[in-house]
Amino acid sequence: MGAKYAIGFDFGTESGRTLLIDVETGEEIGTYITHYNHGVIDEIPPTGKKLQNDWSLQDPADYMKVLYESVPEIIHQVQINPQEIIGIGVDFTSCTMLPLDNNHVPLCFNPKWSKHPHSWVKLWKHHAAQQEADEITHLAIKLGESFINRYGRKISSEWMFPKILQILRESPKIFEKTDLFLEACDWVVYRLTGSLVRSNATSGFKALWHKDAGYPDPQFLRQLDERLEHVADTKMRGNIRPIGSKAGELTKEMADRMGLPEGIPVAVGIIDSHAAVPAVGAVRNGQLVMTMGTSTCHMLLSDKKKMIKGITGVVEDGIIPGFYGYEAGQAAVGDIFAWFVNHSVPEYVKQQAMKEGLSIHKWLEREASTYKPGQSGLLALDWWNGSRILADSDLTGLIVGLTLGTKPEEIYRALLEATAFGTRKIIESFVEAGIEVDELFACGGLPQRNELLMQIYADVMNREIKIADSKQSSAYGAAMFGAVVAGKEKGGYNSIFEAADKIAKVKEKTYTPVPEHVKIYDQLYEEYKKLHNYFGCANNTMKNLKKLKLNCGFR
Ligand SMILES: Nc1ncnc2c1ncn2[C@@H]1O[C@H](COP(=O)(O)OP(=O)(O)O)[C@@H](O)[C@H]1O
Ligand SMILES: O=C(CO)[C@H](O)[C@H](O)COP(=O)(O)O
Repeated sequence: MGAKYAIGFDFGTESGRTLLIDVETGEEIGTYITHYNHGVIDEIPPTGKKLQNDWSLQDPADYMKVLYESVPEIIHQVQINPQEIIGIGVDFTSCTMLPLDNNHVPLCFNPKWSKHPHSWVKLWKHHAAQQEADEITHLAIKLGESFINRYGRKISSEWMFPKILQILRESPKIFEKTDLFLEACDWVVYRLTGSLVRSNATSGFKALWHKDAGYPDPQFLRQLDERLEHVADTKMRGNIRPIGSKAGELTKEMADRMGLPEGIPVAVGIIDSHAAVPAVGAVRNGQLVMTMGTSTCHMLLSDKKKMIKGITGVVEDGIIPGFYGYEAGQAAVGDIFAWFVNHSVPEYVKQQAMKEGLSIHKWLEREASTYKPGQSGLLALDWWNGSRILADSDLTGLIVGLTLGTKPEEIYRALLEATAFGTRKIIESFVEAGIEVDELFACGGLPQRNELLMQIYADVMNREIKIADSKQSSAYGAAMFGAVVAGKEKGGYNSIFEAADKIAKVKEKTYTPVPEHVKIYDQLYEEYKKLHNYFGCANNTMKNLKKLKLNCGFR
């Protein structure tokens, strides 16, 4: 059999990344980034009306552009025979959802509805349904609903039901005209295949669905709002299929538009950060993958089911079939470093970095690496965007130990360390709950960019850290799922386990803990925990400051 290829589509926040891989060797043959024409929409296109700050919408036409533009471009670049492409996988940000009409066409495509903001795609980071999310959390706790325990006892405003409830409350007409609310990942798969298949991953992590219990029951939904009583059977209907299975095959219409042969199998859609898990070969019990970028997502595979406070969620078969997939996270990581670089670096640092031809990050990293752990006398709390593990977005950042002699690079180092302590706290909460964490992997933009950061993580965790060997781990993982649904006879794989054994990729260089650093970081971590417990639970200064700020008219 000659070379065979698979395509992975990674639909991000600003662009879609398309990757073509050689299924047998894992070689990344071709890649293309399609920038969304409309990016993140903050005003309604036909009216130009400005949306409120916490709104984030998208245009589904941009997703189609990714499909139509990138595939012919890659095929042209690498000159392969499209007949040799045997499978397609799709990953997407989540919960990114949209309302569809009776013909499964996005409501926002209809000029009659497009001026209504609620007819557009709500991006994962649309945070305007916070009130609805809180309502769902409170009602579920009050009624003793067991589903809330799977989500660390807190429902996120990013998820499907808060978003639906917001639409219902603010635009009942759009709710009424919606035949289906669908995750964007499932809509793209539907457009590719013509099959309406929902992913068990997006349904499980973002739509409160469980493989035995289904969605929250109608009585619960009725108490939330009587118009929601039957929403699970009506507007949320659809065949929910497990990741790793085939959703359908490429239709003739789409094949023609993308320059591909008809009938290529397409995998059930997956969540973008989760797609990186098989890409690094994490397909076994106790393996934890950190996707480190602006924020960090921690994905852990386990054969044990535990309800853990402060995690984002646990879904059986939700990340890799056969395992309980746990997701936890830190709401800001790279964003904290970005804050420091953009708002707190003195002019001399900028000048010096420019003179040496370095980015400010690189300059600070170099200077910070001349310090030993503990040498700066600083300790920080990583709560610049709230704390996910304490499920409290009103908590804020903190640096202790500043003196007249403190240098910018010392603060930068304290911020890197703070995010490492935050990750250690997440790992410890898994371990304390009885879930083993045996092996750590890192992917995303940060591990490629900052060596000091990764060494600090290895030292703080006292564990070796393996680094993804692809700049496009999510697209790579999606392509692996494409190869799996193609199956062995067509040159693909029988399972994601087989694919991971053959073509998962980590760099040869790993980060290993330095024993002297570990000792000091153990001491610093004890102090971090004291600050965490005090400011997170015992002291309300952060909340009082926030209240004062709000009373003064700032958001
Ligand atoms: N050298 C660096 N060291 C630490 N952080 C960096 C460095 N370069 C960029 N960043 C931060 O990395 C983040 C972007 O990470 P990336 O993985 O590319 O993005 P995303 O999370 O959007 O996928 C930004 O918050 C940026 O401030
Ligand atoms: O909710 C998520 C995973 O459950 C992701 O954070 C969301 O999809 C956006 O991810 P990214 O910023 O890496 O594109």
